[in-house]
Amino acid sequence: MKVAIVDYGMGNIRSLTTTLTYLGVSDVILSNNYEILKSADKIILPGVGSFGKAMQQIRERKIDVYLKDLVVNSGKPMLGVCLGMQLVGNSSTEDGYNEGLGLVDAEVTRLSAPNIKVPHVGFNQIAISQNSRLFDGMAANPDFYFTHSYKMLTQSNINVSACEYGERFVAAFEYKNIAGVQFHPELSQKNGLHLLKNFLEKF
Ligand SMILES: NC(=O)CC[C@H](N)C(=O)O
Repeated sequence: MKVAIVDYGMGNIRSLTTTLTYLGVSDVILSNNYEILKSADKIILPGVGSFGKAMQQIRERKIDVYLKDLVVNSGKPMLGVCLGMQLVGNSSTEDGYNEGLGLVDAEVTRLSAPNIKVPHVGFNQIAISQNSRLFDGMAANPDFYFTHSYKMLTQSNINVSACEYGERFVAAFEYKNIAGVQFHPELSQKNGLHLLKNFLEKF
Protein backbone atom coordinates (compact mmCIF):
# COMPACT_ATOMS: atom_id res chain seq x y z
CA MET A 1 0.00 0.00 0.00
CA LYS A 2 1.19 3.55 -0.78
CA VAL A 3 0.33 6.38 1.61
CA ALA A 4 1.17 9.97 0.69
CA ILE A 5 1.63 12.47 3.50
CA VAL A 6 0.92 15.96 2.13
CA ASP A 7 4.02 18.14 2.41
CA TYR A 8 3.22 21.82 2.94
CA GLY A 9 6.06 22.43 5.34
CA MET A 10 4.06 22.28 8.60
CA GLY A 11 3.51 18.71 9.66
CA ASN A 12 4.29 16.15 12.30
CA ILE A 13 5.82 13.99 9.62
CA ARG A 14 8.47 11.89 11.38
CA SER A 15 6.21 10.28 13.98
CA LEU A 16 3.46 9.66 11.41
CA THR A 17 5.92 8.04 8.98
CA THR A 18 7.39 5.82 11.71
CA THR A 19 3.93 4.74 12.85
CA LEU A 20 2.68 3.95 9.34
CA THR A 21 5.82 1.94 8.60
CA TYR A 22 5.33 0.06 11.90
CA LEU A 23 1.80 -0.77 10.73
CA GLY A 24 3.29 -2.38 7.63
CA VAL A 25 2.66 0.32 5.04
CA SER A 26 5.24 -0.52 2.37
CA ASP A 27 5.50 2.92 0.77
CA VAL A 28 5.12 6.13 2.80
CA ILE A 29 5.98 9.22 0.81
CA LEU A 30 6.01 12.91 1.73
CA SER A 31 4.96 15.01 -1.24
CA ASN A 32 3.00 17.94 -2.66
CA ASN A 33 3.30 16.74 -6.26
CA TYR A 34 -0.05 16.08 -7.96
CA GLU A 35 1.06 12.91 -9.78
CA ILE A 36 2.58 11.43 -6.61
CA LEU A 37 -0.51 12.25 -4.55
CA LYS A 38 -2.64 10.74 -7.33
CA SER A 39 -0.56 7.54 -7.30
CA ALA A 40 -1.13 6.99 -3.57
CA ASP A 41 -3.81 4.64 -2.24
CA LYS A 42 -4.51 6.97 0.70
CA ILE A 43 -3.61 10.55 1.62
CA ILE A 44 -2.88 11.96 5.07
CA LEU A 45 -3.05 15.72 5.65
CA PRO A 46 -0.94 16.41 8.75
CA GLY A 47 -0.61 19.63 10.60
CA VAL A 48 1.07 21.36 13.48
CA GLY A 49 0.90 25.14 13.68
CA SER A 50 -1.46 27.92 12.76
CA PHE A 51 -4.41 27.63 10.38
CA GLY A 52 -3.78 30.87 8.45
CA LYS A 53 -0.14 30.07 7.75
CA ALA A 54 -1.06 26.51 6.75
CA MET A 55 -3.68 27.64 4.23
CA GLN A 56 -1.20 30.14 2.78
CA GLN A 57 1.39 27.37 2.34
CA ILE A 58 -1.26 25.06 0.83
CA ARG A 59 -2.51 27.65 -1.67
CA GLU A 60 1.00 28.64 -2.71
CA ARG A 61 1.61 24.99 -3.67
CA LYS A 62 -1.88 24.53 -5.31
CA ILE A 63 -2.48 21.66 -2.89
CA ASP A 64 -6.05 22.96 -2.37
CA VAL A 65 -6.72 22.37 -6.08
CA TYR A 66 -5.07 18.93 -6.02
CA LEU A 67 -7.02 17.74 -2.97
CA LYS A 68 -10.36 18.95 -4.33
CA ASP A 69 -9.66 16.93 -7.50
CA LEU A 70 -8.28 13.78 -5.89
CA VAL A 71 -10.40 13.60 -2.72
CA VAL A 72 -13.70 15.16 -3.81
CA ASN A 73 -13.84 14.37 -7.55
CA SER A 74 -11.97 11.05 -7.54
CA GLY A 75 -12.90 9.83 -4.05
CA LYS A 76 -9.37 9.14 -2.84
CA PRO A 77 -9.42 8.43 0.91
CA MET A 78 -7.91 11.17 3.07
CA LEU A 79 -7.33 11.50 6.82
CA GLY A 80 -6.76 14.95 8.30
CA VAL A 81 -4.74 14.94 11.54
CA CYS A 82 -5.04 17.74 14.13
CA LEU A 83 -4.55 21.00 12.18
CA GLY A 84 -5.00 18.84 9.08
CA MET A 85 -8.53 17.99 10.23
CA GLN A 86 -9.33 21.66 10.86
CA LEU A 87 -8.09 22.63 7.38
CA VAL A 88 -10.65 20.30 5.79
CA GLY A 89 -13.49 22.48 7.16
CA ASN A 90 -14.92 25.75 5.83
CA SER A 91 -13.01 28.22 8.00
CA SER A 92 -11.16 29.01 11.20
CA THR A 93 -10.90 32.10 13.39
CA GLU A 94 -7.25 31.36 14.19
CA ASP A 95 -5.06 34.28 12.89
CA GLY A 96 -8.25 36.22 12.21
CA TYR A 97 -10.81 34.71 9.79
CA ASN A 98 -9.40 32.31 7.21
CA GLU A 99 -11.18 30.07 4.74
CA GLY A 100 -10.27 26.39 4.76
CA LEU A 101 -10.45 23.71 2.08
CA GLY A 102 -14.24 23.44 2.44
CA LEU A 103 -14.34 19.67 1.94
CA VAL A 104 -16.73 19.21 4.90
CA ASP A 105 -19.33 21.63 6.27
CA ALA A 106 -17.72 22.57 9.60
CA GLU A 107 -16.20 25.60 11.31
CA VAL A 108 -13.22 26.01 13.62
CA THR A 109 -13.18 28.44 16.53
CA ARG A 110 -11.14 28.82 19.71
CA LEU A 111 -11.86 26.62 22.71
CA SER A 112 -13.90 28.95 24.89
CA ALA A 113 -15.49 27.16 27.84
CA PRO A 114 -15.02 29.03 31.15
CA ASN A 115 -12.39 27.85 33.64
CA ILE A 116 -10.54 25.56 31.25
CA LYS A 117 -6.84 25.74 30.41
CA VAL A 118 -6.09 26.37 26.76
CA PRO A 119 -4.39 24.72 24.94
CA HIS A 120 -6.05 21.37 25.66
CA VAL A 121 -3.02 19.15 26.14
CA GLY A 122 -2.94 15.49 27.16
CA PHE A 123 -4.98 12.32 26.90
CA ASN A 124 -8.76 12.62 26.85
CA GLN A 125 -11.63 10.25 26.16
CA ILE A 126 -13.80 10.09 23.06
CA ALA A 127 -17.51 9.26 22.87
CA ILE A 128 -17.53 6.99 19.81
CA SER A 129 -20.38 7.54 17.33
CA GLN A 130 -22.49 4.67 16.03
CA ASN A 131 -21.31 3.00 12.80
CA SER A 132 -17.86 4.50 13.15
CA ARG A 133 -15.24 2.97 10.84
CA LEU A 134 -12.34 4.80 12.52
CA PHE A 135 -13.08 3.42 16.00
CA ASP A 136 -14.43 0.03 14.89
CA GLY A 137 -13.36 -2.72 17.29
CA MET A 138 -12.37 -0.35 20.14
CA ALA A 139 -13.76 -0.43 23.67
CA ALA A 140 -16.08 2.45 24.64
CA ASN A 141 -14.53 5.83 25.48
CA PRO A 142 -11.00 5.25 24.22
CA ASP A 143 -8.45 7.93 25.04
CA PHE A 144 -6.19 9.76 22.62
CA TYR A 145 -3.53 12.48 22.88
CA PHE A 146 -4.66 16.07 22.18
CA THR A 147 -2.76 19.31 21.88
CA HIS A 148 -4.84 22.14 20.40
CA SER A 149 -6.45 25.51 21.18
CA TYR A 150 -9.13 25.47 18.48
CA LYS A 151 -12.11 23.17 18.04
CA MET A 152 -14.27 22.03 15.14
CA LEU A 153 -18.06 22.29 15.33
CA THR A 154 -20.56 21.17 12.72
CA GLN A 155 -24.32 21.18 12.16
CA SER A 156 -24.07 18.85 9.19
CA ASN A 157 -24.92 15.14 9.17
CA ILE A 158 -21.34 13.92 9.03
CA ASN A 159 -20.51 11.10 11.44
CA VAL A 160 -18.98 12.77 14.52
CA SER A 161 -17.27 11.28 17.58
CA ALA A 162 -17.05 13.92 20.29
CA CYS A 163 -14.77 14.92 23.13
CA GLU A 164 -15.72 16.94 26.19
CA TYR A 165 -13.32 19.65 27.44
CA GLY A 166 -15.55 22.20 29.14
CA GLU A 167 -17.59 21.94 25.92
CA ARG A 168 -18.26 19.23 23.33
CA PHE A 169 -16.28 19.43 20.11
CA VAL A 170 -15.50 17.22 17.11
CA ALA A 171 -12.79 14.79 18.18
CA ALA A 172 -13.16 12.88 14.92
CA PHE A 173 -15.43 12.92 11.88
CA GLU A 174 -16.10 10.52 9.02
CA TYR A 175 -17.72 11.63 5.79
CA LYS A 176 -17.64 9.26 2.79
CA ASN A 177 -13.92 8.89 1.89
CA ILE A 178 -12.79 11.72 4.20
CA ALA A 179 -11.95 11.42 7.90
CA GLY A 180 -10.43 13.77 10.41
CA VAL A 181 -9.10 13.50 13.94
CA GLN A 182 -8.37 16.44 16.26
CA PHE A 183 -5.97 14.32 18.32
CA HIS A 184 -2.62 12.80 17.32
CA PRO A 185 -3.08 9.05 16.64
CA GLU A 186 0.67 8.68 16.13
CA LEU A 187 1.12 9.84 19.76
CA SER A 188 -1.81 7.84 21.16
CA GLN A 189 -0.23 4.43 21.72
CA LYS A 190 -2.37 1.33 20.98
CA ASN A 191 -5.60 3.26 20.37
CA GLY A 192 -3.78 5.40 17.84
CA LEU A 193 -2.36 2.37 16.06
CA HIS A 194 -5.83 0.78 15.98
CA LEU A 195 -7.38 3.93 14.52
CA LEU A 196 -4.73 4.32 11.81
CA LYS A 197 -5.10 0.63 10.92
CA ASN A 198 -8.87 1.17 10.59
CA PHE A 199 -8.30 4.14 8.29
CA LEU A 200 -5.96 2.09 6.11
CA GLU A 201 -8.38 -0.85 5.94
CA LYS A 202 -11.85 0.74 5.95
CA PHE A 203 -11.58 3.90 3.85
N1 LIG B 1 -1.21 21.16 17.38
C1 LIG B 1 -1.69 22.09 16.54
O1 LIG B 1 -1.05 22.45 15.59
C2 LIG B 1 -3.05 22.65 16.86
C3 LIG B 1 -3.76 23.18 15.65
C4 LIG B 1 -4.35 24.56 15.87
N2 LIG B 1 -3.30 25.60 15.77
C5 LIG B 1 -5.04 24.61 17.23
O2 LIG B 1 -4.51 25.26 18.12
O3 LIG B 1 -6.09 24.03 17.43
